[in-house]
Amino acid sequence: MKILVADDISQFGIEKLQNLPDSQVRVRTGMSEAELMEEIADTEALLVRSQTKVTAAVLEAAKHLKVIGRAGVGVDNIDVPAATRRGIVVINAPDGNTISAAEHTFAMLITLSRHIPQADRSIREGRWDRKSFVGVELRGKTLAVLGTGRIGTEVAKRAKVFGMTVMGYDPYLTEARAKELGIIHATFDEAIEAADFITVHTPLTKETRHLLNAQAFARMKDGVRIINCARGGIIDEEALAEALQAGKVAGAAIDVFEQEPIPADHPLIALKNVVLTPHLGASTVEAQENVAIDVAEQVGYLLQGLPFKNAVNLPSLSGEQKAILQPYLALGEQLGLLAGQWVGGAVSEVEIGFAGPIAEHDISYVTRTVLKGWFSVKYGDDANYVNAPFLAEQTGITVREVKQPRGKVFTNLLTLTVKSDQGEHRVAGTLYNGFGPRIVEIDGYTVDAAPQGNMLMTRHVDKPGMIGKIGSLLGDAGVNIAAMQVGRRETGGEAVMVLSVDKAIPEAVLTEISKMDGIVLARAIDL
Ligand SMILES: NC(=O)c1ccc[n+]([C@@H]2O[C@H](COP(=O)([O-])OP(=O)(O)OC[C@H]3O[C@@H](n4cnc5c(N)ncnc54)[C@H](O)[C@@H]3O)[C@@H](O)[C@H]2O)c1
Ligand SMILES: O=C(O)CC[C@@H](O)C(=O)O
Repeated sequence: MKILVADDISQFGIEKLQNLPDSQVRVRTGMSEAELMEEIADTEALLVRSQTKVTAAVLEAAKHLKVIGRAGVGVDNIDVPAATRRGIVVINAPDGNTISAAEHTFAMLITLSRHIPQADRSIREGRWDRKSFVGVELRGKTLAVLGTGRIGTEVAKRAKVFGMTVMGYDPYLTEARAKELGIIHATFDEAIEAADFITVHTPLTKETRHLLNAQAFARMKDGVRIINCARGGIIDEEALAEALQAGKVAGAAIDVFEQEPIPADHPLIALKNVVLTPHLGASTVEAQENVAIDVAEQVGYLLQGLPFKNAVNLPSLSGEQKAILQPYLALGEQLGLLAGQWVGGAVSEVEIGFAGPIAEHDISYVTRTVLKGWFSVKYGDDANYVNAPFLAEQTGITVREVKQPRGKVFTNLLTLTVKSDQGEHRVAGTLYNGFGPRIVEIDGYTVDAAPQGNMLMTRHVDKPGMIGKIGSLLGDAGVNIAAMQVGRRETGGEAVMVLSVDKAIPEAVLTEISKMDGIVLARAIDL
């Protein structure tokens, strides 16, 4: 297993990677895009912090890459959509640097209120100036926290201890949660208009880019102070520089920038009422150990085929959800794999049905496993849970999920209906208590077959001699039949047969079966 560490990551994380079975860990930091493209060609796992840019071109060169581990929260240095298209899992370490980032924000808040760096500088320049650095107390002031996730919440808790009134704005903040935190649940306008200090703690997204811009600054109180320890770009830096120059904003403390490292002629550098740090929010011994260990652990689990968490391009399931859904994930993949081998022609639509109590759960992961099974028939290992929805989109297949609260015959039933230019096919499966997954329906015919190993599936005219002749052909080829299921609606009509066989059916034998009089469809299935 080739693992490349491209940024400065704590030795604790690197050791975890080195201790993985068969791992070869290379540490090479500070690479240009071209160097990274060369270095990554044979790599299965890449670990980065925020410095390395994992672009679409880098990913194009990464022919064997399975996972990108980000030792930290923000994944904006990684082209996640491009990784998803290529089936590469992106894992981050969301919790390990929360406290450090919150403490850095708080350090910035205090620094801003008491001019500490400016006063320090004046002493070093030989002055004893006590007049220029009169500060303001935090007690009794209002702090607007924009984004009350992990870090925003920790900042709010600390501000409360300092006697501040905290207003929180976040689309996911509920009234109850605000009450629990002792903060005011505010709209964006209410928060920015009332605040003496404003701190942003959102990710950088389309919605949050330039969240604080010239219009927002105009609505703020005169003398407001601004902090950004989240992501460069959430604040419009040009507009901030103008508001600082105009005296509208009394001070700003900024850790993160639209362009990092910031250019020497950046407008904020020349301003006295600004405190700048070079993206240090997560730079503590503790945070770096935490995130490196967390991400190395999850990347290690993934590489070993074990359950992992914190994938940003896969839906997350709680432990409880996982326990309930696990058998359906396996069944879904088997149904997809079976249908992928059974159905021919150009497919335009796939409908995945969930009937029974299972429909009440988040079944989007099951849908992914069905699609992964389906696409792995065509794309082999290049199809996975990460890129399966993208492959559907790319191949023009409409995917629909249909839920019914109650199953008619089975407590829980999973169905897969596929429409192609050759007609419609439907397979269905369920879980029998103690017997595991079963295929219970093929194209409207009831069967009861274990979905495993090599199988022969046929649709044929229900007439004497069919089954015997197929059995003889298989027998002559040395293929033993382990189990047989036949489903039919009426005598002499059409029937479906599912044979479990002990080895793969030779191509020539399958061709001969397909040509038999009365055979409508015959397929060798490998699950
Ligand atoms: N400076 C650093 O070194 C450093 C360290 C750690 C994290 N960070 C950054 O801090 C930010 C917050 O990290 P976190 O761990 O608290 O993330 P989080 O996901 O726990 O919280 C982000 C919050 O922002 C909210 N949000 C999203 N869009 C919003 C919008 N349009 N308006 C208001 N709220 C919105 C979300 O609902 C969420 O509650 C991220 O950008 C992360 O990359 C920076
Ligand atoms: O790697 C770093 O030090 C920055 C991390 C931080 O920006 C994050 O989003 O977790």
